[in-house]
Amino acid sequence: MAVKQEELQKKSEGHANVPVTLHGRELVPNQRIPLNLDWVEEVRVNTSAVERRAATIPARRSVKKDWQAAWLLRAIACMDLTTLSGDDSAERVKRLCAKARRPLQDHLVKALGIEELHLTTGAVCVYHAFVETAVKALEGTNIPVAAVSTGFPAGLSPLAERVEEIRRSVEAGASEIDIVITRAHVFNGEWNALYDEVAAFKEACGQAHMKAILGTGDLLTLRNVARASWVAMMAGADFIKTSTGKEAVNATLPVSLVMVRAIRDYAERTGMAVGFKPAGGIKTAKQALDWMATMKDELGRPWLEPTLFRYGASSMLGDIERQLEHHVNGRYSAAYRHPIA
Ligand SMILES: O=C[C@H](O)COP(=O)(O)O
Repeated sequence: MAVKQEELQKKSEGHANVPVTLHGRELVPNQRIPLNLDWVEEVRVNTSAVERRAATIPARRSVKKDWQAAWLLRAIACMDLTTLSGDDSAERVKRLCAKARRPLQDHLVKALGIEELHLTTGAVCVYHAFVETAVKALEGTNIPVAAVSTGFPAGLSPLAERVEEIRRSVEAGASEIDIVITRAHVFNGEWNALYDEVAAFKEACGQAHMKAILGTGDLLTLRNVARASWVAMMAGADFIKTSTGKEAVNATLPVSLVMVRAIRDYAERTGMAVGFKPAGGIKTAKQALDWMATMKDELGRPWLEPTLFRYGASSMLGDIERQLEHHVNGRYSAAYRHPIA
């Protein structure tokens, strides 16, 4: 198939230097503000309306052809390419970093005509033990290393140890830290404790960007998801993230709708922009498009940039490559040809 290469390159380019706006108002990056318990108590979620709306997202006509290819390239740029397994090794992390540097095979980059994009993933996400390996393997690139921290995935080790773990990961070179909250603070309504915990984590991050994982599959109700989102944002989270990938239920569209609407309402109230990271169980190119459509509909174009949107995914890249291969030559390649991610 003939690819309109210049067009595709143009469609795929980001808006990295364009100011972040919502309804025409320019926003600034988030920073901690005092806990406002009225805002937390005021939160209401109409669960059946959210579920109905979420169900319409995958059913809608998706973007097609060059536009679809461009969105999938954007999905790669917004991906935290992740390995978080008990059998992780330095070799696996090095292979993952090589993939992050060059997420698409050369023949695809050439056929798509996107050499000038210098496409990479948004970050590489690993356990603390592999931060140094990843930093070294990504030398000479701008790809950040994200570390899952604070007793990931349960977050139940002593607070001082969790804070120390963040410091160690930052010292080792992680510029992004994915923290996990104490879920019991949410279902017990301990909002002050949750706020203090997230604020302490943020302080330990220093200049590193902090993504607050809510573990939404553990939070029982969508209202709890919304209230936890508000508290994490007031405590200074740069991103809010759905899941660790280890809960029984991970990223879903209803949970994501609730979180991105909390981000929108928070931005309207405070003038500050918080990013969003759905993570866990997102495996297909079609899912990537569903989430991008959600971001664009609910928050607008600025939330399709890696500065404000990331997927946490260990296995989605392979399916995106297969879809792009189909876009280029009309055939799907076998999954075994995309062994990494
Ligand atoms: O934060 C990232 C998640 O752990 C990735 O989950 P996944 O392995 O289901 O893609």
